Amino acid sequence: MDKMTPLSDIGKQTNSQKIGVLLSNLGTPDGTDYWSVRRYLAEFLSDRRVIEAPRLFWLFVLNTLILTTRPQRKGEDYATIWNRDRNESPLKTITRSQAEKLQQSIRDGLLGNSKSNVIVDWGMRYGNPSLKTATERLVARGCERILFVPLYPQYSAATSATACDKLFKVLASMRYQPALRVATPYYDQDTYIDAIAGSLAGRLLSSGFEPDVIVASFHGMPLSTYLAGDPYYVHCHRTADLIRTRLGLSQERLIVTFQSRFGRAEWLKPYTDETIKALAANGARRIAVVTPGFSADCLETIEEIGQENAKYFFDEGGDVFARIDCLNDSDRGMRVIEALVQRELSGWV
Ligand SMILES: C=CC1=C(C)c2cc3[nH]c(cc4nc(cc5[nH]c(cc1n2)c(C)c5CCC(=O)O)C(CCC(=O)O)=C4C)c(C)c3C=C
Ligand SMILES: [Fe+2]
Ligand SMILES: [Fe+2]
Repeated sequence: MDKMTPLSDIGKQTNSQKIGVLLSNLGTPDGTDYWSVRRYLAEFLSDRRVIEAPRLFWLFVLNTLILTTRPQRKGEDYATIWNRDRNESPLKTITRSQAEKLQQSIRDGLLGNSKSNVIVDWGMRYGNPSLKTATERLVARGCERILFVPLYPQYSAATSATACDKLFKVLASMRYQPALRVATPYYDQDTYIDAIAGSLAGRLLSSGFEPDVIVASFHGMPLSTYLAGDPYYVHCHRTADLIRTRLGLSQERLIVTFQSRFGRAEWLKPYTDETIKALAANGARRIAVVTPGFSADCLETIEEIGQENAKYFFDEGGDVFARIDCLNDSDRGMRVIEALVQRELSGWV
């Protein structure tokens, strides 16, 4: 009896109508040094949703082969894209800005008169700021309902599902859980297709060149995940079909490829690097590369596409390589997130 909350305090626990919107992306290391990258890769690559290989075998390979060498090499890659003003990776800077801009739009009336009831925060699946910290912050600010928005347009178990797993685990430790909604993937939503098509057309117009081919490069996944029923491959192709239709492009003019292959197993094909080399070798001189599967620029877009793959293209004789920025926190990008949040909050605001 002694430990019960005094009646005068009960209102403090129960009178809130506040709603949290929790934006989430994949995550990124805290620094470019060996140990920061190692900590990040260890967490990421120990996730069974990401690596589906037999456990003991994989943990052996991870600890003996991968975590001994990859952190140094990837740390050097991260250093080439690092945001030195803030001492963080671009993925973090952009995700924070998306959250701040969304909060501002809500203050400006995006959700009608729910201006002060909706609190936006952000958290990463791996590394910092964690989903745990962000969720606890929202709850501490009185949110009894949370809309979770994994910023992956196309669903995959290795991204969307594992983000949910993590959040559910956070809630599993709470006595008084907030009610939870999870935003759907948005690979075929009009605002998203318009935004990608608009950013592509805008960039090509402003740089005044006609690419021989436009490459839509999505992050890869092991082929086995597709065969096991993961909808990611189909979602990527649906997105590309809709962009083609929106821009009146043929199948040959806008092609789909998959990047960032990891390990020796077969991944979704065609591979971005091989395709880009072959395009140049077969006479393409000007290409544009768009990365619609990434809601924010990161190592995989800025370094892998903008540096590594651009070099492959030039080495094979290509002349112009235009990497189209992700939607990021641009007006177009914010419209996509705003439309998603507006739709998913219906009935709550
Ligand atoms: C090893 C398996 C991996 C799968 C499967 C995978 C799927 C996947 N990843 C993204 C988005 C991002 N991945 C990023 C980096 C990254 N991805 C993997 C591995 C897999 N990804 C690794 C090991 C890394 C780290 C870098 C490296 O060591 O190569 C990032 C960038 C993070 C950053 O800090 O900038 C993003 C974003 C998607 C969308 C996806 C499946 C659909
Ligand atoms: Fe990845
Ligand atoms: Fe990569």
